[in-house]
Amino acid sequence: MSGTLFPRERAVVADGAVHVPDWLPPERRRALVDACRAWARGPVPLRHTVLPGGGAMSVRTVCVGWHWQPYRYSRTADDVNGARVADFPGWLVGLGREALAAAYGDGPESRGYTPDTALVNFYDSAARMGMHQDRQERSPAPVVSLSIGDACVFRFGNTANRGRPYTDVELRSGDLFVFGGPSRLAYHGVPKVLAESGDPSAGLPRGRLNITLRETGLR
Ligand SMILES: O=C(O)CCC(=O)C(=O)O
Ligand SMILES: [Fe+2]
Repeated sequence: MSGTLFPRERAVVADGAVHVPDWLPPERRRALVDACRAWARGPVPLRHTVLPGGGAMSVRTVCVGWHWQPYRYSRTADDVNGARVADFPGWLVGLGREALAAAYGDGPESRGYTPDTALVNFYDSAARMGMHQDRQERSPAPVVSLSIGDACVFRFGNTANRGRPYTDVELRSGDLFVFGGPSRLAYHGVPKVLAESGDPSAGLPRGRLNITLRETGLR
């Protein structure tokens, strides 16, 4: 997906939901891929999260800072191997603040943003994520989402239900998407990964990596 005829522009998809194409330069993509590989090696491995109904998600996930399992956060990965998850690094707080400033402008909200959990999702070309809300956080702070590798269709909906109205946005390698404010609890999902559209220069020849940063509001 490197050949773009026209530069893609920052877009406000809904009130509080902003898409910033190509936000991460290639060297920062590579550094994030390296960090994600290290997190996937442990202390908790990438796993297909099992939902309460018994089905496993097609995406594989590893968490940093706080572990998410349906539908709560804990310090230990009780549904995987019981280990305490990796600490949330200071540089990732900085990246989150930069991301908010890029999406909303520099101000008190971006400077005070203190994400304390990251969900690292890896999608192969068949993986999907159903429409859901990110709602286990007690903090109303925005969610910062970074995408690397294969492009996907990201469906950004409304706060009332999983259906229409929604907007389909193509997220490509290096793109930033932030949702906060009136969009913080909007339903969203990934109906499709665009196979082999990836970014070998990021060290991810196939598949899609998505990292969401959140403030849990927990301590
Ligand atoms: O992969 C994405 O772009 C979205 C991930 C997501 O919504 C989540 O982890 O809650
Ligand atoms: Fe989500």
